[in-house]
Amino acid sequence: MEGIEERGVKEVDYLAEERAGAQFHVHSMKIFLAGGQHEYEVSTRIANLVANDPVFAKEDRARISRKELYKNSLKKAGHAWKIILEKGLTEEESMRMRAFIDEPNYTDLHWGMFITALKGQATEEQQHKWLRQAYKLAIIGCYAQTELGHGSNVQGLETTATFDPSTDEFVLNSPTLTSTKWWPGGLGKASTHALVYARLITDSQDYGVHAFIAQIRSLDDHIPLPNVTVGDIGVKFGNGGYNSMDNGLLRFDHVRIPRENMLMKLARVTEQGKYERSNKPRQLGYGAMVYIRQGIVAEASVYLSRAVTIAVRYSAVRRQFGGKDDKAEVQVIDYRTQQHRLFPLLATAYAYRIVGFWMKWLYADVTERLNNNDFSNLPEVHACTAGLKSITTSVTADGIEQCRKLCGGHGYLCASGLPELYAAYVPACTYEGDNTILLLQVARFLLKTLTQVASGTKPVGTAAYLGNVQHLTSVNCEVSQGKDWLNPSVLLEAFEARSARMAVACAMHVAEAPDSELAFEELSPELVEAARAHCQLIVVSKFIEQAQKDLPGEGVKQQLEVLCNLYALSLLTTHSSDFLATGYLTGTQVSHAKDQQKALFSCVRPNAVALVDAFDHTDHYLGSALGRYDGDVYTHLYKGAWKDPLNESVVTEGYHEYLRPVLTQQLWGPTSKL
Ligand SMILES: CCCCCCCC/C=C\CCCCCCCCCCC/C=C/C(=O)SCCNC(=O)CCNC(=O)[C@H](O)C(C)(C)COP(=O)(O)OP(=O)(O)OC[C@H]1O[C@@H](n2cnc3c(N)ncnc32)[C@H](O)[C@@H]1OP(=O)(O)O
Ligand SMILES: Cc1cc2nc3c(=O)[nH]c(=O)nc-3n(C[C@H](O)[C@H](O)[C@H](O)COP(=O)(O)OP(=O)(O)OC[C@H]3O[C@@H](n4cnc5c(N)ncnc54)[C@H](O)[C@@H]3O)c2cc1C
Repeated sequence: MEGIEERGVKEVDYLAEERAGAQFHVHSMKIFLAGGQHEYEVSTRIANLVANDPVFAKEDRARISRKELYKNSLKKAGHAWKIILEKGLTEEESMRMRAFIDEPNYTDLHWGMFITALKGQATEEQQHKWLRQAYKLAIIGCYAQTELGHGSNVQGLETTATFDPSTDEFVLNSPTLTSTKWWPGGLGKASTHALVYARLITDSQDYGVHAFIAQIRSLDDHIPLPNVTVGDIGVKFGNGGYNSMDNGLLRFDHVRIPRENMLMKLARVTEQGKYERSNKPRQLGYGAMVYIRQGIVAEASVYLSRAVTIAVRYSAVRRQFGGKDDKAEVQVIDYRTQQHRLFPLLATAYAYRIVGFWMKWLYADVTERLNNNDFSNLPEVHACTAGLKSITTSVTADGIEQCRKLCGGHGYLCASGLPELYAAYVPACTYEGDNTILLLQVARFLLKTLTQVASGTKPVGTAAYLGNVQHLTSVNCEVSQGKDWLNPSVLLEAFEARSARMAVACAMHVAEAPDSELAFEELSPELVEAARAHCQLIVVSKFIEQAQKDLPGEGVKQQLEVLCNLYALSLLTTHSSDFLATGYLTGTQVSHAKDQQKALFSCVRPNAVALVDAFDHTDHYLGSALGRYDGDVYTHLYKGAWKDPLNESVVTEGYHEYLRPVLTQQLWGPTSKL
C-alpha cells in the first residue's frame, strides 16, 4: 500500500467496545432475523460460499464498462448454475445464492416471473411441456408485458395475437411503435423465449390481454428468429446498479406461433376459434406480479438493513468535534440529529423484516386457498402486496439515500457501497407497478370495503379494523404523558383511527360526488395518503404482534419492543399532520410522542452496533469500506483509492495531449485576454 503501513486487518476491531456494551444476545437475534435456526444455517453457509469464490468478486462493478459488466454477469450466472447442479443445491439454497451474488441478471426473470406465470396460467399439459425445459435452463424465458407506450395500464397494451383457424396458429404482431415490448429483463440478450402479453383477437373480436409463449431466438446459435426484432434498451441509471440486466425491446412482424402456445388455464381458444373462459377470476393472470411483489416486500429489509449497517458502523467509527482536554472527539453516532435520522431507519429495517415474514405466510395461505378454488381474499391479498410493495420500496430507496448522506463525504464514494446499492434498488419503486399506481389500487380497495361495511358485510384480515369504524371515528386518544405511548393498544388505536378517518373522509367525498370516477381522480392525492396510512397500520400491527411474543435469547424481546415503539412513534411524529387533521390527536399528545421517541433513542444507542450485527451481513455482501465489520474504515478507504485505474500511472494519460499544452501556454499564446 502506498504511503502507509499495512495494518494487521485480522487483529483490529474498532467496534469492539460498542459490541461489548450490547444489552442482548446477538446470536439469538441473528436467528430471529434469519427466520429460524435452519434458515440461519443455510444463509451463513451460502453467504460464505459466495464470499470465498473469486468469480463472485464485485469490487470492480462501478468501474468497468457496461459490456464487461454484462458479460461478467453471464459468467456469474453460469458459474452459479454449475455450483447448483454439482452440489445439488435446493431451491432455498439457490435463492440464497442468487441473493448473495447480489447482481441482477436474466435468471431473476426466468425463475421469478416466467416460471411463476407458467405455473399459474398454463394447463397441466402445457406445464409438462414448458416447465421441464425451463427447470433445466434448456430454454431461458422472460416476462414481456410492458410496452413503449403502456406499462401501468396493462389493459392498454397494443401487441396483437390474432387467431388464424386455417393454420391453427396465432399471429403475433407489433402494429405500432408504441406496441414495442420495452423493459423486460433478460429479453435484451439472453432469453430464448418470451412470455408475451398481447390482445387476443379471434373471429374479429378483441378479448383483451392474454399470455402467449413465443420463441424469439434460435436454440442452435442464439440468432433472433425471422421477423423478430430484439435488442437491449440501453444504459440505465448509475454505475453498476441494474446495468448488469439486459432489459430489452422486442417487435413481432406477423410471427406465427401454434395455438397451444396461448397459456390456457384461465381462458382458451378452440381449434374453431371459439373463445372460452374458465370460471376462475381473470385477475389470476396477474399472479406472477403478486408473487414478485410479495418477494419485493420480503427483500426490502435486506436492502435497508445493508444501508443501515454501513451507516451505523461508520457513525460509530467517525469522530468529529469536541476533542478538548485530551478527550477523544465525539463519535458522530452520539449526535442527536444523527440518531434522529438513523435510528428510525434501523427500526424500520426490523419492522420490514417482520412484515416480510408475515407476507410470505400470507402468500402461502392465498396459494393454498386458490388451489381449493377459494378466491375470497384475493382482493385483500392484492391490496396488501401492492400497498406494502409500494411503501417498503419507497422508504427503503429513500432510506439508502439518507444513509449515504449520514456517511458525509465518504458516503458519496463508490467505496462506501451506498451509491451502487441505491442505483440497484431504486427501480423497485417503479417495476412491478409504479408505487403511486399501486397505492391507488389500495385506495380503491378501501373505498370498496367501506361500502361493503355500510351494507353490513364484516371486513376480514388487514381490513378488519374498518368493521369498527364507528368507534374509530368518534373516540378520543387518552394519552396524557409520554410513557402512555409505550402501551401497544394505545399505539394501535392511534394508527387505526387515523387510517379509518382518512379513508372515511375520502369515501364520503367520492360518494357525494355526481361522477365518482371524476371525484376519485380529483381526490387521488388524498387517496394515496389514506392508502399509505392503511399500509403503515399493517406494518405497525404486525410489529406489535411480534414484539408481544416471547422469544429465546436474553434481551431480544426487550430490543424488539424498543424498536417497535420507535418505529411507530417515528411514523406518528413524521405524519403528525394526519393525526392532528383527523382530530384524533392534540398538539400536546404529539409533543408527548416526540419526547418519548427521544427517550427511545437513548435505549437504542448502546445497542446500535449489535443491532446491525444481528443482520449478519458479510463484508463481501456489504461491499463497503465504511461498513466493514472490523470498523477499519480509513485503512480500506486509503487502500481502495490506490486501486483506482486513474492511479495506475503517476502521470495521467492525456497529460501530453491536453494538460501540458495548457500548462505551457501553447494553446492561446501570449495574446490571450483571459
Ligand atoms: C445468479 C444466478 C443464480 C442462478 C439461479 C438461481 C435460482 C434463483 C431462483 C430464484 C430467483 C428468483 C429471484 C426473483 C427476483 C425478482 C427480481 C424482480 C425483478 C422485477 C422485474 C420487473 C418486472 C416487471 O416490472 S413486470 C411488469 C409489471 N407491471 C405492472 O406491475 C403493471 C402495473 N399495473 C397493474 O398491475 C394493473 O394493470 C393495475 C393494478 C394498474 C390495474 O389496472 P386496471 O385498469 O384497473 O386493471 P384491470 O386489469 O381492469 O383490473 C381491475 C380489477 O382487478 C383487480 N386487480 C388488479 N391487479 C390485481 C392483482 N394483481 N391481483 C388481484 N386483483 C387485481 C383490481 O383491483 C380491480 O378489481 P375491482 O374489484 O374490479 O376493482
Ligand atoms: C428496471 C426495470 C425493470 C423492469 N422489468 C420489466 C420486466 O421484466 N417485464 C415487464 O413487462 N416490465 C418491466 N418493467 C416495466 C415496469 O413494470 C413499468 O415501467 C412499470 O410498471 C411502470 O409503468 P410505466 O413505465 O408505464 O409508468 P407510467 O404509468 O407511464 O408512469 C409515469 C408516471 O405517471 C403516473 N401515472 C400513470 N398513470 C396514472 C394514473 N392513472 N393516476 C395517477 N398517476 C398515474 C405514475 O405514477 C408515474 O409517476 C421494468 C421497469 C424497470 C424500471
